[in-house]
Amino acid sequence: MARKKIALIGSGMIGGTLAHIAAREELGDVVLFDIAEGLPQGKALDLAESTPVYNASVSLKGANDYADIKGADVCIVTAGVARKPGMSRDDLLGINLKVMKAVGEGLKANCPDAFVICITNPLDAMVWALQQFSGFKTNKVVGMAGVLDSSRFAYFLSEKTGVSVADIHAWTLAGHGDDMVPMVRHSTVGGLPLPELVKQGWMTQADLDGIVDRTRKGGGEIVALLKTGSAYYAPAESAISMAKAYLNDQKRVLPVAAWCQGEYGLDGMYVGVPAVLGAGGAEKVVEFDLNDAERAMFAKSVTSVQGLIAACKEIDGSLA
Ligand SMILES: NC(=O)C1=CN([C@@H]2O[C@H](COP(=O)(O)OP(=O)(O)OC[C@H]3O[C@@H](n4cnc5c(N)ncnc54)[C@H](O)[C@@H]3O)[C@@H](O)[C@H]2O)C=CC1
Ligand SMILES: O=C([O-])CC(=O)C(=O)O
Repeated sequence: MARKKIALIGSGMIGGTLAHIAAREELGDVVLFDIAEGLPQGKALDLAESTPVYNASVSLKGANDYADIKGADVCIVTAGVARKPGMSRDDLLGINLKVMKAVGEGLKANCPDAFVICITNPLDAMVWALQQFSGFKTNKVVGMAGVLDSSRFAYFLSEKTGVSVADIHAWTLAGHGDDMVPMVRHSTVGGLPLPELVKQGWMTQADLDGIVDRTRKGGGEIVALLKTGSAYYAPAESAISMAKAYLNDQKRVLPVAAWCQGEYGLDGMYVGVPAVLGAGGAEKVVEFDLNDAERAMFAKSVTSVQGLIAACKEIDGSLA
């Protein structure tokens, strides 16, 4: 069987990290694409020169021409701009929407059968725009945010309880913004739902509230520390777990920005929900039972995402 082809659209901090992990894990041959000349070629060559050290039998190529991604099986999109301190993710909408248009056209012309993972922010609106511009089936286009947000949630819980991250299952729902919904009742440490941990004295309610708040603001915490851009190691690992679920038909249930039509009462939009990822892409949305408070938080976040989609439609009339 021929090797799979992984196209990385955007070769900046996340794109380069994705290429590194994809090569080390021999997910397939990697094409790094970017509009900046020399950047994808330089990263591809540097990485290719590392493959003999760990014996990875894959090729890496840098490209400025979409023709080079022809036939890609998976495309991970990080093209665009990242925020700096003082900015919100939503401030990136205007500039990154134009980028999604160019990327959508490039994907449509060159790899119409690919599974597409969008990472570019503001995530839920950009994955929507990318699906619209590419015209791909909604199950083949997903957004990466929930794996990252829930990984942050799990890490903070591990730090607090001392329990291995391997025994923590944390979930977040809704849009990738500060009003995302960490699912306290559905997340577990060693099988115990978080409210039970508080009851048993593992942590106080105030500790748990602090962890929820830190999770919501996790992206901004890294931006404030780095000062020149945003997180890239955890986002890249998160997207790779999604690509592997597709490539290996793992049927993993991962929190992703998936198309909801009916699920969670939504009428055709992308938002963060758990979904089964396998060879069919996002094969099924998993519906958590939400109580009134959770439903209200979810609705608030959905309203923010809908506002961003309306803004996209205003900027680009072809989306209306
Ligand atoms: N969904 C999520 O959870 C996360 C999303 N992000 C977002 O991911 C995006 C990428 O982040 P980084 O890799 O750190 O940024 P970066 O600035 O390091 O890389 C972006 C790359 O995109 C390229 N680019 C710009 N316009 C392009 C176009 N039209 N076609 C192809 N390439 C183009 C740039 O030349 C640059 O190399 C940002 O929008 C950031 O906000 C970042 C972290 C987490
Ligand atoms: O915060 C940002 O701008 C990048 C991002 O989405 C994250 O790290 O969650």
